[in-house]
Amino acid sequence: MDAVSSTFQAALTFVALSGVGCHMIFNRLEPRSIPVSASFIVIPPTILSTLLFSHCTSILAAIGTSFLAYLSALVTSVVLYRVSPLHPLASYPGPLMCKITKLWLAGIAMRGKQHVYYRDLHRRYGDVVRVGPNELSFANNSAISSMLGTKGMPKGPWWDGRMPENKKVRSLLALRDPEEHSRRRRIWNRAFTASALKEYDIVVRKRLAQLVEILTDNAGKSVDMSQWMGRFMYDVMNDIVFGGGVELMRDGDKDGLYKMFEDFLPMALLMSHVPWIGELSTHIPYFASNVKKFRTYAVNCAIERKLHGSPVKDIFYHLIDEAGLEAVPPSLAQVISDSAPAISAGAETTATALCNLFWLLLCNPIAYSRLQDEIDSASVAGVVDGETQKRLAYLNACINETLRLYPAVLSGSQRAPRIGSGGHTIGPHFIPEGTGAVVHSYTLQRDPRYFSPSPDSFIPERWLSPDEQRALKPAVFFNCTDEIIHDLSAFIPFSFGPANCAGKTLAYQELRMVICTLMTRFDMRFEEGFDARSWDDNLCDYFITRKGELPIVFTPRSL
Ligand code: HEM
Repeated sequence: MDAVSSTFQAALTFVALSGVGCHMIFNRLEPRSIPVSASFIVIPPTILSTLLFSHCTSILAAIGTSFLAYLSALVTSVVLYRVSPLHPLASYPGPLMCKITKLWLAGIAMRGKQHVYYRDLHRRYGDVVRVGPNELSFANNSAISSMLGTKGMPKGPWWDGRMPENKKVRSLLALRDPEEHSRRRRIWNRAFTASALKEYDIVVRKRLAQLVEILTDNAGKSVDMSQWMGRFMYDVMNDIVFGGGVELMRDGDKDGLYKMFEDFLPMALLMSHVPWIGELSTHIPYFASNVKKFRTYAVNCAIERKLHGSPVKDIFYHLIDEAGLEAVPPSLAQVISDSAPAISAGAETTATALCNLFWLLLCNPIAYSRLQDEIDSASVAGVVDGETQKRLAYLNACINETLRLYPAVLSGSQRAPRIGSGGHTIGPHFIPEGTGAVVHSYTLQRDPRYFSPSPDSFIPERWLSPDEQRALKPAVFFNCTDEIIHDLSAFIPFSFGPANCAGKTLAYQELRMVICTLMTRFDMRFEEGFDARSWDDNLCDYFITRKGELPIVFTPRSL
């Protein structure tokens, strides 16, 4: 080898080693800021290319060669480290591609079927699976309390990417600091006291009357329940959160609001899985424009509401502390940060649960007629009052069975050890700092260890007491030789612990009211020729579930 080529090789090796050095620095400091990360990637190979000038035909060729050597070494070093025994999650099983890059799971998630992918991974690898380079999924009930409970972990880096624009003031959903979260959650909880729920009850009844009128006008025709439930819940949540302002049922989606929201879901999920993409979106004007538009819309609603007030005590009333109960009232910026999540957390989740429930009932005629009988026998002049609804065992069983099979947040909400905590322990498993973790509700709630027999089947009767079960004809689980298991510790559709769903009571109240009203007023059937299996095929897990069409024919019943 001549002297020239050996100095060239030495220079190239130096550039490549700098790439490995860059990985080490990244690994230690984990810079999240795009400008800092970009400078680590761009500045060293640009400067080091000067070492190659004399060996290349042009400056451009030297820069290109330097970048190639630097980035190849950087990527190789990252990949080797992630699959090596040196990685802190090396002992956890999982697919090779998941260990190498989060982009793999993000790609699967964008296609909408991450819940099924996680379930298959758990079937293959067991209760704890490494689903990303620095991410674990758990599918056993013993992980719930230690991950999500009061001594559990705060929210994970997922939320940094999902809501990157709210760096200083974060929405409750995305708050990773547990002290700040519990302070804000205390205010949120005031929006769901018994007296607050009574106010919302009036709103829901009014909107339901409007929905009934629309369905009556369309009697005998096929209507897409998925669209109508979405519009209905959207109007309801706008009324409940901001005291009104949106009329999707009356005017249709003329401003493309609902479409904007639906389109925003896959991009928001990508940004959650790969937080630097979320961070990047804040620097690129047209990137993730649906996400930005939807948030801008919600921010405007909050500002309007603040300026003009509301005739009812809506959620905003409690969040902005119009009653003056807080020594230091929440800032407008804080309340604004909660506006978009308040609508999306409440509207789409409940609409999805309702659609899933009616789909499951229509696929299971015995369950449908049992529920119909129960509601009919409780109704007085076509109305079942709220207190009676709470006591209807079969109604509540149908709701819970739906939420068991299809929790509206199919893949759970991420947690991570607190920064500086040194890590967290879940049973025999150590979760190092910097690791995200979920309890995968979709897998957990269909596990035969917790719900048996037939964990994948819609059997509302499993929620009834043994006496209630025996009284049914045909009896359920009669002559069943399998052990009957109904372990509520594995039922977490509203999550668990101090950051569980703040709107759980409201959600149950809305679900009961809508089901009772629609079932007293209408008979329902699928549109002729509808392939019922397509509903499940079209459900997409974008953290919030996105649904396909649900064509149903409503026929008014005589009261
Ligand atoms: C069937 C309906 C619903 C389901 C299945 C559901 C489920 C969930 C889940 C799984 C979470 C994540 C909790 C976590 O991070 O561990 C959540 C959070 C939340 N939900 Fe719901 N939700 C529903 C309806 C509602 C409604 C009607 C509201 C009313 C505004 C609401 C408000 C919230 C809020 C504010 C949070 C954030 C809680 C926190 O971080 O402290 N949800 N929900």
